[in-house]
Amino acid sequence: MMNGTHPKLLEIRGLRTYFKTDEGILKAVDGVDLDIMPGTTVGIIGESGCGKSVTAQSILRIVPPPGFIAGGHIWLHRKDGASVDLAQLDPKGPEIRAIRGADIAMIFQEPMTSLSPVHPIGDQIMEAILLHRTPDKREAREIALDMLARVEISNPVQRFKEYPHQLSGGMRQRVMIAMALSCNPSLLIADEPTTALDVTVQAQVLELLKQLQDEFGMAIMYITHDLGVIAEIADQVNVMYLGRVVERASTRELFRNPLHPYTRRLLQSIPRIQGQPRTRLDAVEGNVPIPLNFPRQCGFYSRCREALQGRCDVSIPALVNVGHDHEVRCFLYSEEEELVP
Ligand SMILES: Nc1ncnc2c1ncn2[C@@H]1O[C@H](COP(=O)(O)OP(=O)(O)OP(=O)(O)O)[C@@H](O)[C@H]1O
Repeated sequence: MMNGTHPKLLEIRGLRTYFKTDEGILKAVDGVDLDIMPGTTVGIIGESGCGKSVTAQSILRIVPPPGFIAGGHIWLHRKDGASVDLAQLDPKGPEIRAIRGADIAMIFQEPMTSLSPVHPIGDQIMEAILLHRTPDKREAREIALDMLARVEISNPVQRFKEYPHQLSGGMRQRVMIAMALSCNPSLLIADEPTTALDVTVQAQVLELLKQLQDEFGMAIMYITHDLGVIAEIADQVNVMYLGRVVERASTRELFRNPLHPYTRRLLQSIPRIQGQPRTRLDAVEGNVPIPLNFPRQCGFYSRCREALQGRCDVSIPALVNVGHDHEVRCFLYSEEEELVP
């Protein structure tokens, strides 16, 4: 599917997002390249602290202070053919405000991040529609009711008047999805939206997202630490570690042929016993280091069982295509080094 004149929807190049701290510069995202094609689902996976959320926040320019974009580009190729570098926009300016919610919407683990407890849910969905889609209140109400029905909320007219606390967790997620999709965005960023839900409701919400994607045609950037969820929903997976993408492939290829030692350990951490809850990714022993005054070496070196002394501890591997549209950042597969500025 083509998106206007450009085949890509989002094109991230060399993104660096840093936080100024008392101890120095924390490099949360340190050179991420990522493409999202229209209508596809791109998964981002990695343990807590790998930079998944900060990547998403960078796209929408909602990185909290003292965070800032230190370098790189985030090209959004819009439906009208115009391209805009989100990294260059004023985070408080009118351009990014017009893009948030309209071109790019985001859903979170906790629906109350985007829902207000003091307003009926119908009014909240309507507000987004009035802001981005139509000034006509009657039409906005119709769209809001239609969206509630599409996310399979029964009796939308009654629910319209209810407050978030009157709904179950799964229902609140559906309302947040309705709100996010009410302006027909070309990209939906989903940051762990099903993590807090029980397994059955989680499966229903994933099913709903897939169904809505077929209907609305939006691309989805799905952030999670749950490999089972990624297998379920993503076309392509990006494995992140310490602010960088360390492996990228189609979901099928990644699960069949994981190459990076980190990815292989993540895959081993899924229990094989049916019916048991999936473990979190912290099943890989050790922790993600804090990217503060980090030495020039592979980020995974300290936890890697296959590290090459004198190689992985003194230089950073580049992300290299090793065939089958499969990229990996590891000296076990390529000698190529990352040329860090
Ligand atoms: N507001 C902030 N101030 C300072 N450092 C931050 C801030 N937000 C994130 N970081 C740091 O940036 C790095 C990346 O964090 P990020 O939240 O993107 O990780 P993540 O992979 O999304 O993890 P999680 O699954 O826990 O959200 C971490 O080292 C984290 O401590």
